[in-house]
Amino acid sequence: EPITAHDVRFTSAEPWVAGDRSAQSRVFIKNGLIVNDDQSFHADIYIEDGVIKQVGTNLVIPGGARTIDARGKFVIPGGIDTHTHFQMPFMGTVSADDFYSGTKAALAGGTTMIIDFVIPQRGESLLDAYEKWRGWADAKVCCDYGLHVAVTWWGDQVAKDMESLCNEKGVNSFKVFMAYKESFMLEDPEIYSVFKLCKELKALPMVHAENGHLIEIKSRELLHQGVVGPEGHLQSRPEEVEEEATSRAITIADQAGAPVYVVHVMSKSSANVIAKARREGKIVFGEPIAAGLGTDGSHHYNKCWRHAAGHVMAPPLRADPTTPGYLMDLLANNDLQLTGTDNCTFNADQKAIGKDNFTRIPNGVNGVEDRMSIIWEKGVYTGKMDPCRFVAVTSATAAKVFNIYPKKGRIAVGSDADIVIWNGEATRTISAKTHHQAVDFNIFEGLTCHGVPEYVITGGSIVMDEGQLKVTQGLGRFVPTPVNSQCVYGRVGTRDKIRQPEIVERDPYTGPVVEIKEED
Ligand SMILES: C[C@@H](CNC(N)=O)C(=O)O
Ligand SMILES: [Zn+2]
Ligand SMILES: [Zn+2]
Ligand SMILES: [Zn+2]
Repeated sequence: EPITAHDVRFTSAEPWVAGDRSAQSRVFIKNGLIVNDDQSFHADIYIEDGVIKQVGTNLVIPGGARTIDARGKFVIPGGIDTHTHFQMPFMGTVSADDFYSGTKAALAGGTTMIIDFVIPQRGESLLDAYEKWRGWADAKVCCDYGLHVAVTWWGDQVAKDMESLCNEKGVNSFKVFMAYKESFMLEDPEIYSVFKLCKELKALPMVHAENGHLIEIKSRELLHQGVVGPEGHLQSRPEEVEEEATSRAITIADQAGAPVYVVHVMSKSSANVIAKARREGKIVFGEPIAAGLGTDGSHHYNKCWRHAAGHVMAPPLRADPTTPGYLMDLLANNDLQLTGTDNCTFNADQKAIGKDNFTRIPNGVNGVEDRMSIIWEKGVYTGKMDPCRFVAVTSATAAKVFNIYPKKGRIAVGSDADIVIWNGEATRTISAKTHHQAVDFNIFEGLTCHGVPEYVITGGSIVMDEGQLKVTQGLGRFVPTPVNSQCVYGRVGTRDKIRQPEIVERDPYTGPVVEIKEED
């Protein structure tokens, strides 16, 4: 019987876990419109010990509760950001937002859980890398978090470590890179092996889909032709370099009998490849990110080097200005399923490592604070999706895919009290001058969005109160993500039975056979 998230209790022996949350204050949220991914309804909520204890009307609750009047507001499950890189050692530096500033910014934007990536160096034990990331995160996170693990090299030890990570460390997802040839990239046969093992472990294979060989060749050509600025980054990785790798990854996974999750889907053409594969019945998930939904790649041509370099990430933001709207359309109709941010931020002096050579600009942009407002503004306020779909793509589907639903991603009795009181009509203007992130640049600078959190509750603690943020470092906990997610693996077993290899019984060939000539 697959274990569910409810069964996986995190027993903390680590000294750094924040104090016992069972002393949480009692909270009573009344008069709001509760929005889950499948329905919305008017009801009140009672929270105690970090858990939702009652949902309904005319509730009888104990005294001493803090009451929040959510009249006229949406009451939604806290956002889950499936894709962050806090304090990630990368391209000669370390990303500027760490697990404190990153999770603080997440809460400021209405996200109450992030899933970050353990990225081992080539040859480094995956287990050692996991413990390193745990040590960084547990002491600093202000909200709950999970971990994916990148597979940046392949061998028997890697396979053993992947099994241990699934069985003992609460990991159920592994990312392979088809780009970053110099550091993380695997070749197709290795990718097949990783996907096949993921399938046996009932873990989710994830992929960074770009053709790393073509990127290396095109980059060298461009530099040789004197293109050294950030515009070279975009030209070295055109859409078809992402599209081809997306198609190849889906084929490799399907041949391995495995599902596959394509991270940071940045282009119309790769989104179409995913949509087509899903229509053909393949088990594929597509993750667009705040950056690709909220802005475009024209900024690579900005005359200000810092501005252009501030938009450098991989796969690149696309110059086609219809891309954000197109990705949002596919997200609205479930051709794409859920969203992250790939938040991997670098200050001007860090981006400047590549001031004379675009291949050395650390790749990555912000998003963790603005994802929910961007999707509300560009998705809900445009009439492309309704509030239930908004909850699906910002929270519920992530919880289902990573097998922590309904502990996370739903407002229901027994679920964690990760709740946001959301004002769908209020607006805020995004700026690096006012954001809570540590980075000195914001790719959404000046953008005014409808959709603002007024209260944010994480693990039962009110960390945003009438718009005022008051987070606690170390309050967040590591959330184990169990293997065998129903929405990922629910149909794989049956397919295996149907897809058995065929053997034809036939009489042996008895005719002449030519002499084999040794190669001279
Ligand atoms: C290295 C990491 C973040 N950087 C990026 N996407 O540009 C990733 O590729 O997801
Ligand atoms: Zn990536
Ligand atoms: Zn500038
Ligand atoms: Zn990433």
